[in-house]
Amino acid sequence: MGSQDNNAALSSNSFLPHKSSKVFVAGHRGLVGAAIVRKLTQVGFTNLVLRTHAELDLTRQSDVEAFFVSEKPEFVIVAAAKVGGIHANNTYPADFIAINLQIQTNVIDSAYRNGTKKLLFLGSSCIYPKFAPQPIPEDALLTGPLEPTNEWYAIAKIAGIKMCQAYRIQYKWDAISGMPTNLYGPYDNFHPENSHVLPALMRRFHEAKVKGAKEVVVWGTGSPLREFMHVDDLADAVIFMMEKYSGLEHLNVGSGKEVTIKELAELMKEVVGFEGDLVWDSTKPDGTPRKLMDSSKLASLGWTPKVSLKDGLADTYKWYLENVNL
Ligand SMILES: NC(=O)C1=CN([C@@H]2O[C@H](COP(=O)(O)OP(=O)(O)OC[C@H]3O[C@@H](n4cnc5c(N)ncnc54)[C@H](OP(=O)(O)O)[C@@H]3O)[C@@H](O)[C@H]2O)C=CC1
Ligand SMILES: C[C@H]1O[C@H](OP(=O)(O)OP(=O)(O)OC[C@H]2O[C@@H](n3cnc4c(=O)[nH]c(N)nc43)[C@H](O)[C@@H]2O)[C@@H](O)[C@@H](O)C1=O
Repeated sequence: MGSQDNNAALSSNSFLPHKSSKVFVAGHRGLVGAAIVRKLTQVGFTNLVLRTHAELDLTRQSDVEAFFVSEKPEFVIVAAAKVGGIHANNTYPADFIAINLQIQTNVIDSAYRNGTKKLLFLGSSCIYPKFAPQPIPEDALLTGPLEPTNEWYAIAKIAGIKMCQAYRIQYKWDAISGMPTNLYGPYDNFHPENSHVLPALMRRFHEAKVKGAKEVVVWGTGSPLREFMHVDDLADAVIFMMEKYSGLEHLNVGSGKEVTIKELAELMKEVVGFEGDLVWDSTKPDGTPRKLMDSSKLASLGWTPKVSLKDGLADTYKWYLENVNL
């Protein structure tokens, strides 16, 4: 970022010592937002401001402005977004670009205008070019064409990063961005078509086991590689970044471990206890062949993930059995 890097110009907005500060977690009932609320509560924050989608539609600019004028949160974490897996991204491109641009633009601008001290925006590893070098460093952004199945979502997320950077540069405002890898855990979306691969397979294997089915259909060829991280690790990283990071560049947040979709399916089969066969539906898209992120910048600041994929899957399946499969 060269001469535009204004890190030094920013005063540090220390986060953790101020447990009674007002913190707005946008999207607190989703996979990520719920994990951030759990973590904030666990470390002692007492003044969280939360609104459901029904209470505050973040695509509505005047409602978002009125909320910020009245609540004036000191810290904001943007975990509200239109989110989905490869099928949803491919099927609803207008929703993925429009809703995400609206939510993030409204929240970032209103937060700045109403005195928020620090804001963290969450993007996704899909911002990088389809054939980025692996592991993908932060500076691979905007160096090549995007993966077509999620370019609409990726463009919105890139705009979010750039908006945080622009407000930093022009207003010396402490807006930062984190780019998580593929996440999973409690409160994930288990929709059969619109979810991400991990919750989709958990549900499909579970239902097949219960019905005594002989086979389960898995999309694509099984060869794409994905890096998965438990959402509790992401929540820990979010709080770490709120406390320690104040820079122009977005930071990758990954587990550093990748598996093929075939390996994930085999592991899921074992965790769920399904004993039938896997059948591959190669009419479904594979998406990007590989997207392992280089998260060494965050590691160099002192953060590392803790949850292994095997433990994370077992924990999530336990949650699924207790909460979804009623
Ligand atoms: N899941 C993943 O694998 C990854 C997620 N991320 C990022 O993390 C963030 C959160 O994702 P995740 O938790 O998985 O998504 P979820 O779909 O689980 O949660 C999103 C939340 O945003 C809320 N929301 C959506 N639209 C609106 C709106 N118009 N007004 C108010 N609230 C709204 C949803 O409420 P409701 O359900 O009621 O609409 C929901 O609570 C996103 O920015 C995403 O890009 C990044 C990388 C990977
Ligand atoms: C986080 C990230 O998530 C999305 O990208 P993605 O990583 O391609 O997401 P996915 O989890 O949906 O698929 C991963 C792989 O898994 C295969 N696959 C097998 N069987 C099922 C299946 O049953 N469902 C799904 N969804 N995929 C399946 C699928 O064919 C693909 O090869 C972005 O759109 C964007 O939202 C984003 O940023």
